[in-house]
Amino acid sequence: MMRTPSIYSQDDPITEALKPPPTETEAERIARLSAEAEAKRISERIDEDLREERERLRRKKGDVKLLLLGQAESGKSTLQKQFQLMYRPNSLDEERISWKTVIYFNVVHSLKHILTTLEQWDDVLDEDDDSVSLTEEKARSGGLADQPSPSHSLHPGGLVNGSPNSAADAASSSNHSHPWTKDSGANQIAALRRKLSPLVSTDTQLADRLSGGIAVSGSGKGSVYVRTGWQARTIENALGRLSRRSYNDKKERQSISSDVQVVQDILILDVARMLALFEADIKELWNHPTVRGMIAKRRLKLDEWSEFFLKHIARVASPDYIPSTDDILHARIQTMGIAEHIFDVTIHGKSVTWHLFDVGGARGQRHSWVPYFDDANAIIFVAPVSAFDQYLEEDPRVNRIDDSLQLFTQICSNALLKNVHLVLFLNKTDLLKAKIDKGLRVRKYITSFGDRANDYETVLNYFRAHFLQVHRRNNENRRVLYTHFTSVVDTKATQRIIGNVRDSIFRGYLQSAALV
Ligand SMILES: Nc1nc2c(ncn2[C@@H]2O[C@H](COP(=O)(O)OP(=O)(O)OP(=O)(O)O)[C@@H](O)[C@H]2O)c(=O)[nH]1
Ligand SMILES: [Mg+2]
Repeated sequence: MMRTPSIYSQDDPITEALKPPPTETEAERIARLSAEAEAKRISERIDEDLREERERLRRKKGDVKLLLLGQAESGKSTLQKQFQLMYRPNSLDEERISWKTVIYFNVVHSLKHILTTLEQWDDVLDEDDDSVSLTEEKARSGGLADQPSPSHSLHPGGLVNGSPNSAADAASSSNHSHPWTKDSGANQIAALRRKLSPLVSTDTQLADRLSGGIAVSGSGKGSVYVRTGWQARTIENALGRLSRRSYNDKKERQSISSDVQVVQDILILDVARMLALFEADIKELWNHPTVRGMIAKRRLKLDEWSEFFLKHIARVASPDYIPSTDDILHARIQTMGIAEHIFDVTIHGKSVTWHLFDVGGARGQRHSWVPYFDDANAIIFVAPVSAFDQYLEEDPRVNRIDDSLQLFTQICSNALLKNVHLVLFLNKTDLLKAKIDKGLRVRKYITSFGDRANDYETVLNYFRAHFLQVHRRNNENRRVLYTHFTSVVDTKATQRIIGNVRDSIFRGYLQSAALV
């Protein structure tokens, strides 16, 4: 959603930031204008695609309608990208540049999160770094990342019953004979904080660029929600502001060549410049013993995408960075409402149009799913099994596995969905394995896990058993549940599974077609 130009007064900081530098040379000006023209061309092409898609929406009969459901951060949009890669690979190429904004935002936001958390702990830490004097109350009101919650067994099956204790966690994993004194460490962090502050302060502008200025309440991590079509709008948001300034001159426009590949958005150029400039500092912060220690003690919890991009910062910070497909699969942006994606899927020489509905999974978004239930043919329910030590952003008292089970219960028992082909993805198995390998104990978070062996296979099968039980208890129609262990960032494995799901949906589709 673009704002009207009038909102941008002369002293608007964004307008100010987007102004070309007064020292811009003629060559730079031509390059900028040509880039703007390219941006406009891409934006128009994406618009055209959207128009075509809307057109095709009207011819729905006989199409397959597949819903991707599951809690926030479960991997629905990532799975959608895998469908897109498989059935419309070019469309992902066209979006590639807009993902750069998302990835920059992911990096900047992660840095901000690290620095804020360090600051909060600094305020509450004892002299002795290893003794934790925080009460849970204080930790939570301090807004620390992903604080564990008191124990609640919310699911009727009573899976989740444990109260994790980050302080105990912390104490058990502390192992420090620091080669630096606390003071010098603090000074280093303070210096890094100062240096990185201009970069970190672009957080809000990047968020605004992605959302078009829409703030959604309840996005506690300060993450950004986007609606369908955001890729085009991200470019427009940059371009719209630029064009009011420079597209008025016809002569300039005519001199623009159209072969510039990269959209040169000044905010993005600015962030890119700072990332390149501060690459070493970002690495220093990321590898700093204080940060390492806080992560080991689980005082600082980073999301998987934060870790991914900070690990790859050398590549991301390079001046000519273009997101790889793997980067796009790891990028994180919350879905708002329902995003529809259309693919032509061919099987046995017959082409069928598939409509994939990628929904927003946060609690505040779930009400918008229902209108899509009555003519859905299939559902892929995505449940992240790595989330056993995490709590809902929307309600920090609720364990995320518990929430998934509750949600799955609602889906299995919903009357509108009783004939829908049902597929379950137990997702993020790679992260589950990493957590188990790191020594995280499931029992600490889920007491009903009891004395079972804390190994990957046992844990995975334990979670699967709970989902199967939910299905069995809510299965009057005796429908089949197709279950897959997945890591949807793994392209090869996921595409094989998608092929599998496609075949099973088609079998159901052909059967029901035969009945007509
Ligand atoms: N390592 C790993 N990361 C994953 C996996 N699945 C998803 N992710 C990451 O988890 C984050 C969240 O995934 P999304 O696909 O955006 O989640 P979503 O279900 O669409 O979330 P909402 O739109 O908020 O409902 C992204 O950064 C993904 O890259 C997985 O199997 N393994
Ligand atoms: Mg999503």
